[in-house]
Amino acid sequence: MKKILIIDDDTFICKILKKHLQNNNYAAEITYNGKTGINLFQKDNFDLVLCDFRLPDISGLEIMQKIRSLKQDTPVIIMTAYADVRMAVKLMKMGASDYITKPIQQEELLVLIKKLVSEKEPTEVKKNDAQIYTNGDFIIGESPKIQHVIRLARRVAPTDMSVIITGETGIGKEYIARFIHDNSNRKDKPFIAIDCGAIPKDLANSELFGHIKGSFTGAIADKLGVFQKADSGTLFLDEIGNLNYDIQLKLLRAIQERVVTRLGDDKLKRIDIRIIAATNEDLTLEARGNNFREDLYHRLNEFKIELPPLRERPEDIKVFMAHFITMSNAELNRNITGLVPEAEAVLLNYPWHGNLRELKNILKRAVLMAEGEKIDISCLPYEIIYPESDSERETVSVPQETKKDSMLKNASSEIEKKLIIQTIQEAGYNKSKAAKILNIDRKTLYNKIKLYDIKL
Ligand SMILES: Nc1ncnc2c1ncn2[C@@H]1O[C@H](COP(=O)(O)OP(=O)(O)OP(=O)(O)O)[C@@H](O)[C@H]1O
Repeated sequence: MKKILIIDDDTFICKILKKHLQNNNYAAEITYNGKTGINLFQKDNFDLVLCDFRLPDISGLEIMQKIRSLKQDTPVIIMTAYADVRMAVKLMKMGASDYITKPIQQEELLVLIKKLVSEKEPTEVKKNDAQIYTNGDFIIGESPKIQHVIRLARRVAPTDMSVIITGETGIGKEYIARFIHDNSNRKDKPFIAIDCGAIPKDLANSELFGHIKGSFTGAIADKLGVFQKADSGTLFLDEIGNLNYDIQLKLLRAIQERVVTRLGDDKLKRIDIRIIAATNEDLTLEARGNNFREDLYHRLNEFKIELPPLRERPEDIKVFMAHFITMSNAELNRNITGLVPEAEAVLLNYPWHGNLRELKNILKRAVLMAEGEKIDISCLPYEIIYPESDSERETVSVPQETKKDSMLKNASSEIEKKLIIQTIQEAGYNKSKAAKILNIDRKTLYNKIKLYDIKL
């Protein structure tokens, strides 16, 4: 039975909603203030949170952000008075799943809950007669390389082995980590992802292991670290190579001894978590260069999964193109049916150094720009149509004797070139319009296009 947490200071509304949800086969729990709501959410597994926008202690926004940081994919519906609808829409942009205005129409609420909870329901994908459980928008490509990755991920999923996932940026390391979690015995427990590259160095200790109030300036309240938040579930440490040496040691101890201590606390807390780490660096090299602890590397590397770059598996580019167009259609309320053959050829030949993330962004932009039913070349940015070659991507080394003034000249020409390309694209490839925006005459624009060898 799906479980719903209701947070509202209006006791009457809470009771009515609880009864109504129970009558419709949902379990519901109520609380009248935000802090208790967050505590309950941390302790129990809720499938959805229904939260009032104005609460006496903390705002609906803070609650939503907290819930997002604890469990990214639990839907949150904001309940709001009609006058606050603009704010509710803003909250949706910031991560709320939906909003509903008061007085609440119970049937409307039920439809919304059903939609959000079933969207979250694991989708069963039949492949090779075996069942694979995936959450949300996860798809599997068709290339033999990705099929091999999925086979490895399924094999390791039900064990408690630590896994290292390697691969270029945007290739789907976090998605594979989530896939492993969803196919493990811990699937109903938290999956917590943390980007080690994004934590400021001086906060890493507290983010990972937590702290108690007053343990350092700025520690105004007790805080749980991700190790405790992920207790009994899976902790995904992204960009693991970015942790400093001292934290690496503490991490190693936590994994080996299965206990953590919060900053400023001397009590040991038992934890039961599975670690999945990801990196786009070669950690063996980092370990050799003493940048990464070798003992930690071996502890994490009980099982390794390497995700091959997208450009090495063209079959998958096709699958993901269709998938991202469908997703963008839904998101942007459009009805694009595909790509014209020339545009498809461009995407199949592009090197995709930003991998799936880059492909998704380009297609979302193209779906938005498309004027007809299909995406054509004019919907694609210049740099995708004319990609830099790999040798151009290498940093150009400036000879010692190069004078600073010519460097400056080159730099400003480069900026001018980029600005012209961007403006022409934004003007829908209409050069007269682009010249007007740039405040130059058409002839000057044509001269510059020639000078910079801009191909459009
Ligand atoms: N299997 C998949 N199915 C659907 N979409 C995917 C899949 N894998 C990746 N994506 C898309 O690509 C994006 C990037 O994936 P993800 O964040 O997992 O990459 P990453 O390798 O962890 O990136 P980084 O190196 O920057 O941390 C996701 O936001 C998602 O949109």
